[in-house]
Amino acid sequence: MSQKDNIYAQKTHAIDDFRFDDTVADVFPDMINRSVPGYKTITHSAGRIAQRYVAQGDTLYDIGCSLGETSLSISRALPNDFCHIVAIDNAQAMVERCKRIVRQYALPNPIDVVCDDAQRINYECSGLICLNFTLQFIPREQRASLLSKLATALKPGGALLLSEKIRHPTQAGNELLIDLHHAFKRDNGYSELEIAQKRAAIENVMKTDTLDTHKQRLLEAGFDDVIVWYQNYNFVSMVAEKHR
Ligand SMILES: C[S@@+](CC[C@H](N)C(=O)[O-])C[C@H]1O[C@@H](n2cnc3c(N)ncnc32)[C@H](O)[C@@H]1O
Ligand SMILES: O=C(O)C(=O)C[C@]1(C(=O)O)C=C[C@@H](O)C=C1
Repeated sequence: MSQKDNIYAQKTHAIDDFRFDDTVADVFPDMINRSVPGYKTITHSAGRIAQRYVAQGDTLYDIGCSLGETSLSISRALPNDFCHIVAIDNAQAMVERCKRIVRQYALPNPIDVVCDDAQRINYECSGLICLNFTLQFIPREQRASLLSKLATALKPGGALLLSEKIRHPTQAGNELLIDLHHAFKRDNGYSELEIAQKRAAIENVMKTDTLDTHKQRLLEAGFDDVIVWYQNYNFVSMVAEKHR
């Protein structure tokens, strides 16, 4: 059962950089549902998207799986014994809990939970790879090489599901999206102090790119088409297809 996220409720003088530690992992479902507009729609749709791109016998990857929400959705959306899902996260706190969660269910398709860095995995030939709000935490200078590695691992006809918080290229437009997102957080019970302190905590560790930067980088990495299938304020989800 997820606890309520009140990590930033008390005034703190020196805000530490945000980390996916035990404190965050304990409240993660509550935090992400109250912080990311459309999170449930996106994780649910991951299953629908998998139905389109995954073939029998495929290995799928869920990179930055946290507590496994995306992997669980995909496992349940596909026929029994159809595919094998590898869920990867480099935060021990997430991996421990994710393994426990996955063990609770009799799943139609198995999920292996692995504690490792996205950059260190030898990706096997795959039909679908998910980066659901993970690329934004990977240093900017490493993003292109990871995406090239993933494009190489995907089969022709396969796809990458990439969800990200984005930055709008104009200052006024960006402020509009940020204000709307903060109103969403306020409506979900976060105080001004919580919103401000969380913003300060993620500032140095979560670097957002514009949608154009994402599209350009995906095309340069070897993807053939980038389809934005969902946007809610500054949160976007794309399917990047590999055709050849
Ligand atoms: C916002 S959460 C992702 C949420 C999750 N995909 C979901 O759908 O519920 C970002 C996750 O990425 C993981 N992460 C960040 N950098 C990583 C890396 N280099 N390799 C693997 N996992 C990483 C974090 O530990 C964290 O659990
Ligand atoms: O932008 C914010 O305020 C967020 O809280 C976003 C975000 C994310 O996009 O991953 C950041 C960290 C947490 O994992 C949950 C949500």
